[in-house]
Amino acid sequence: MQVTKTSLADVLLLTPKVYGDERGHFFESFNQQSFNKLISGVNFVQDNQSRSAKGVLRGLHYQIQQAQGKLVRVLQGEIFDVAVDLRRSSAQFGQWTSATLSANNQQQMWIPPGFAHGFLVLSDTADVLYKTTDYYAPRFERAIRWDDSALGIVWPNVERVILSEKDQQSVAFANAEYYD
Ligand SMILES: Cc1cn([C@H]2C[C@H](O)[C@@H](COP(=O)(O)OP(=O)(O)O[C@H]3O[C@@H](C)C(=O)[C@@H](O)[C@H]3O)O2)c(=O)[nH]c1=O
Repeated sequence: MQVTKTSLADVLLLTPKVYGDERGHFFESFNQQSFNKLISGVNFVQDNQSRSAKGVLRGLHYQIQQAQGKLVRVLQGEIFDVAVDLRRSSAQFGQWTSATLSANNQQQMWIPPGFAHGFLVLSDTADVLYKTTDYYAPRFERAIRWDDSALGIVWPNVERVILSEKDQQSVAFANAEYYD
């Protein structure tokens, strides 16, 4: 597994070693031992999978309690994946980073607890799978506006951005709840 740093110190891009042969390919999409050598003390408890059409933007989501670390990958298609540091104590508070994750590049983004997460679908459809370090807790769910100019996230151009009703009600970064 190759580990690449991103512009946020605690967000990592992981590229598994892919073994190709005449049958197709094989790779370990997750290995707890290798992962814990990289990031100790992390235990994943839930796997989430979503399918979305081109232009769907899910985010920017986080849980203010039961904060979830997320290991994100794409089974089919391509997404622009984004993490925003919401830890007030962090030197990078309010900063964002991104990576294009796809079924072709097999890259995974590790986003620790304390960050908001969102993605935009660039392919006709995308199946996204992510492991989380804590359970879903709807009462602690929060969402920040994806296009808040205070964050200044540079999203790729798509014809039309499609948001859930919930994400249409999301709040500005300035009015959001943060982590300590
Ligand atoms: C997130 C989640 C949703 N649900 C349900 C609630 C709802 O009826 C339906 C769809 O939920 P949402 O609209 O919140 O799904 P979605 O907008 O895909 O939410 C997800 O977005 C990405 C970016 C994340 O990082 C995730 O943590 C999560 O917030 O699924 C669960 O049962 N368990 C879960 O863990």
